[in-house]
Amino acid sequence: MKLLVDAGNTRLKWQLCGDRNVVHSGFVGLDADEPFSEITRWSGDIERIAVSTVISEDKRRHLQSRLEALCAAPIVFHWAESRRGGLVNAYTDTEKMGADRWHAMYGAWSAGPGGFAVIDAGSAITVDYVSGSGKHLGGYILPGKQMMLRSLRQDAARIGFDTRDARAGEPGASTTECVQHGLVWLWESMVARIQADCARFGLERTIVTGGDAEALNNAGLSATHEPWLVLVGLAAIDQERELE
Ligand SMILES: Nc1ncnc2c1ncn2[C@@H]1O[C@H](COP(=O)(O)OP(=O)(O)O)[C@@H](O)[C@H]1O
Ligand SMILES: CC(C)(COP(=O)(O)O)[C@@H](O)C(=O)NCCC(=O)O
Ligand SMILES: [K+]
Repeated sequence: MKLLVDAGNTRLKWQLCGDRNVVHSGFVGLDADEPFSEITRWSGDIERIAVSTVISEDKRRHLQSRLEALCAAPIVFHWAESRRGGLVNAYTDTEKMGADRWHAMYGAWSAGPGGFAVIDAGSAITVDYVSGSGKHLGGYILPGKQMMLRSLRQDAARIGFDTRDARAGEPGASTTECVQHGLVWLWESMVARIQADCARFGLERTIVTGGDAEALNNAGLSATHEPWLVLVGLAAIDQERELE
């Protein structure tokens, strides 16, 4: 079996894959003591480990040591690339691009024809646009939901609010409503801009992934929700690299 790992700044997402299908999957907090405790029962069957990560080098080394403790299988880290299979990265310095963005784009590119927007609502929110010919038009990086709420709590003395999730972007009449509706209001504005950009660039598909994907869809994005998109792209690339 192959173990696929997507290590973002908040959570580790993993899948154990047989020849044709995903056998087990899960996610765990990035800083969990034993992030792979759920997987140890299958460690003897793991023949290869492929990783997509955006975490710090210290955390990457710790992740590698946790994987080495799990099993003896080779561990391959995959990073953003300048091109693959007709997909061409807009970045000239691809080393600076988060691996998750490239793998999510490749997952969407491999899924079918037509230009697309891919949104990853994670610790940060990333938006990337790819034309029907596979040209990455570029993208955006914005603070994620918890980052925005945390900055309000930490950097403003008199803002105390509940963590209740709002679904409306109506004007708020309390601190909690102003904060929670403000988040939805911002997302509704972002959604409207993404939809206008898709019309402008002729992008037929919109795909969303990440822990806040459903919340973004509730704010009107109405995109195809692919929770494992990064790992779909990582799996395809790792398989191609194995055969190279
Ligand atoms: N069980 C969960 N644990 C942590 N964050 C979660 C969870 N469920 C949803 N989220 C939301 O998902 C976001 C993190 O998404 P995720 O895709 O895991 O991030 P990353 O890829 O950056 O690690 C957080 O901002 C949070 O709002
Ligand atoms: C923007 C990101 C932090 C998103 O990662 P995540 O929210 O999944 O932790 C990650 O893609 C990243 O570290 N990018 C590097 C900068 C860039 O892509 O230009
Ligand atoms: K991510």
